[in-house]
This record gives sequence, C-alpha cells and structure tokens, in this order.
Amino acid sequence: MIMFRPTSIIKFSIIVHASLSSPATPSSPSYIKSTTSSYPRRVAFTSSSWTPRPSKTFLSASKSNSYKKKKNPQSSNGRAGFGKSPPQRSPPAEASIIYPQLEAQVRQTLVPSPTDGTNERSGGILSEEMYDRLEDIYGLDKFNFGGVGAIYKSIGVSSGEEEHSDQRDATAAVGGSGSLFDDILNGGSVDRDNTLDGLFGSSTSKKIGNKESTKYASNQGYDLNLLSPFTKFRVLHTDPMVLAIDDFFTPSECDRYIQISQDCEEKQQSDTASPTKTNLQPMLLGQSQTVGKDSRSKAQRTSTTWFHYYEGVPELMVKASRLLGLEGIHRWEEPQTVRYRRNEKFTWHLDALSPDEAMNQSGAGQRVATLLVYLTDLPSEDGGATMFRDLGGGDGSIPLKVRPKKGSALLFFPSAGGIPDAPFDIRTLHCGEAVSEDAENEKWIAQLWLRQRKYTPTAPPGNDHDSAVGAMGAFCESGESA
Ligand SMILES: O=C(O)CCC(=O)C(=O)O
Ligand SMILES: [Fe+2]
Repeated sequence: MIMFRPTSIIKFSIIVHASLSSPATPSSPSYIKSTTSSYPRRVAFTSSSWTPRPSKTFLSASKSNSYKKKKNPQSSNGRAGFGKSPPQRSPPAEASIIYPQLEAQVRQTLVPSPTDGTNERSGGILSEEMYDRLEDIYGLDKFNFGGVGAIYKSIGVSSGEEEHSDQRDATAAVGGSGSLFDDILNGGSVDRDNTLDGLFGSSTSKKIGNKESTKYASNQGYDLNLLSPFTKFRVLHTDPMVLAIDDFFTPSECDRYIQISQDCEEKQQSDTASPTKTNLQPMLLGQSQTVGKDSRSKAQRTSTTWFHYYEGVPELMVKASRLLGLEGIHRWEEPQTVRYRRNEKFTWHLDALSPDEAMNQSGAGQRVATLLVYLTDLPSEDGGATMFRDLGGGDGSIPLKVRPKKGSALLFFPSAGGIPDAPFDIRTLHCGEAVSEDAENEKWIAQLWLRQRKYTPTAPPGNDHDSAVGAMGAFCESGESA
C-alpha cells in the first residue's frame, strides 16, 4: 500500500506512515519487551476532517527570495541555488516503496549546503544567513544566543517586559490561538504572515502581560547564559535545515547517559526498583512500546528506549534549551535515550505528528524540532547513520548520511518549512540505519522533541519540568551535573 502521497499536495488527503516516535505511557507495567516481529507494520492514516487549503507557493521558496540579496552559498560553486532545481535524485528503493519520491515541486525546495563554506567544517561559526533562516523559517530568534564571532543573543530574564517564546507558548497553551495547526484543524483561514508565529506558538494576537512575564522569569531558577557557547556547527543541509553541533556533550556526559540507562535496565530486569521521583531512575520501554499509544505507529524501530526524568538529565535540558534559545523547558517532551544493538534500526519515518496527535496531549501541538545527541562513535563501516532520504550531502551524495559522532548533536525541524499549510515537512523523511552485525560499538543517542506549546509529560511516573530547576541551576553554575 502507498503510505504517503506527496503528489496530492493540493488536496492533501494525507496518508501518513504515521508518527513513529511519539512517546507514550506504556500500557503494561512490564517495561521490558522484545516484540519485534510485526515490523514493519504499515497503517494508513486518513484524516477526513483535515484538508489544507490549496497553495501555490512553497514557504521555503518564498523565503528564499529574500536571501538572494545576501551571499548565496549556492551561487559561488554553481550548485543549485534557492529556487533552482537540485539534481534528480534516486532515493533508496526500500524507502520508495513506503514513501514515494517527492513530487518535482517539492524537490525544488531542497537546497543543499555548499561544499566549500566554513560551515561545512566542524568548528565553523554559524553564518548570519543561517541565523536569519533559523529565525524566519523555524521561529528561533535566539538560537544559541552566542558563540565566538557569532551573533550574540542574550536571553534576558530580569526586565519582566520581554516577550519570551516560552511565555508566549504558555499563553497559547491556556487558550491562545491563531496557530497554523489550530487553523487547519478548525477549517479556518490563517494569514500567511502569521503562519510561522503560529507554528511556533508565538502568536502575537495574545500578548502576555508584564506581570506574568516577571513571574515566569523569577521562577526560572537557572541562568542559561552562564554556559559557554557552542562553537562547532556543521550545516549539513540548508533548506530544510539540518545542523550538527559537535561540541554539544562532553565524552563523560555521553558516558553518564549510557550508564544511567544501563543501570536502570539491570535494576528493572532483576525487579529491584522501578522509576520514582525519588530515585530518578529512567524508565525503560520495550521496543514496540516506544512508538506511541496507538496502533498506527507500531514496531518500526527495533531499538530500545528509556524515558528520563527531566531532573535526571539536567545537561541535556540546559544545553538543548540554550542551543535553541528557549527561556524554559516546558515545551520539551520527555528526554529519551535510545540504544541500537547490532542489526537494530529505525525505518523511514517523519518525526512530525499526525494532526490529531498534535492536538491531543494537552494541546502541546506539533513537534517543531528534533534534537538528538550521539553518545557513541560509529565509523561508516559500522552503519548506524541517521539518513535523510531526500536530502543530499555536501558532496552531492544522496541520501544525506550523518555518522554518529560521540558528543555531537543533530538538529532538524520536522514540521515547519515545508509545504505551506501542511503540518510536517515531508522533506525530512529519515531513518536510523541498521547497526552492522560486526560493529564495534552499540549506537546510543539521547533525544528530545520540542513542541509548539507547553507539553505535559506522561512518563516516568510523576515526571514534570519544574522539578528540574534545581538540577539545571546547579549545572549552569558549575558546568557539571549535581
Ligand atoms: O537513530 C537515529 O539515527 C534516528 C532516530 C530517529 O529518527 C527517531 O528516534 O525519531
Ligand atoms: Fe526520527
């Protein structure tokens, strides 16, 4: 069965190989299960209530025009520039069966990264253009707010007057509207100029008052500005943007995340403890359970996932929020670690949620950013790369393969920036390549998804964002976890 039809852009009768990675509270108290047999189960999702309006232009294409005034990284080397068609691509056969090739119009919006720019090398500084794109397309106006030679964007918390993204999100979560997704689901219309604001929960129609701003700021309890800035960016793809941040985690941070996950596995296997807010033990989920409450999203991955208390992973919460320039952590889903043993993988999927899932879960909305941190190194012969089927690497190779590099983070945006009025960017179709049978290391990643608005965690039991403030504060002060 054809699962996704990019050809039907206009009447977007979506058939999604539905969200494959949405977390869920496990339905069974037995957290360890090895049910890999039903892979890959393909289930069509058809939303009759959701029919985006026709659209003639592509968001990224229209955004592209403004960048022509600036230094266009594509023009210098004769590669496809904004608005031009990249070379024809032949995606891997396996993915084409499930997800047909992108339609020509959509392919035109793929803008590969330059091969000769400084951003290609690890250690490069993110260019002004990239900051602009992060702000204009993805709504991140304080991205990384620093860096040697980069644009300094401080996250101020003292005035009480500044309108922060999370504060706006909090407003939206308690009744603010005007978001693209609200609009799509309600069958209304949305002004193109408001689309990005809505997408990222930053509707200006309901501004938050000074009083609430002050309260929010003073409750924060940690200062992200104390962290030294990230400096090692690689722009792996320009549009849609895929970034690597090579100085995200230290090797010891990587090791600690693996260790706490493994410890928990041992304890749960020997039935000596289960996760509680006191022991902060992460919760280990079985394979098929990692992918959602609903039957649409079963068993696409053969890896194992742990859900962590926010409080138990302050490094991740602090660094992720600092990278994206967020005031608070309330929009992050449950932090996760994932282990892929030899031969394990995660098949082609989109991280964006189906519209109904996005509107459930306490109105948290769509997944707007995926951040994953590689906790182990895997050389190319060992497999385990994150692969983007329709994006090209800097050398023109397809698919774009991101090799796991210990401590390096990968950031991309599953929903904004694609086809206007569609809640996900189908160009970000990706997978976790199988780890080779004889690979030296297992592949481990830590992972976070950012939602449009405040998210209510469901696991481990009693998990909540606010409890992490103390641990995050301690980490910000000392640069080390407590
Ligand atoms: O493991 C990877 O490289 C990708 C993981 C992923 O795409 C996901 O968990 O959604
Ligand atoms: Fe994914």
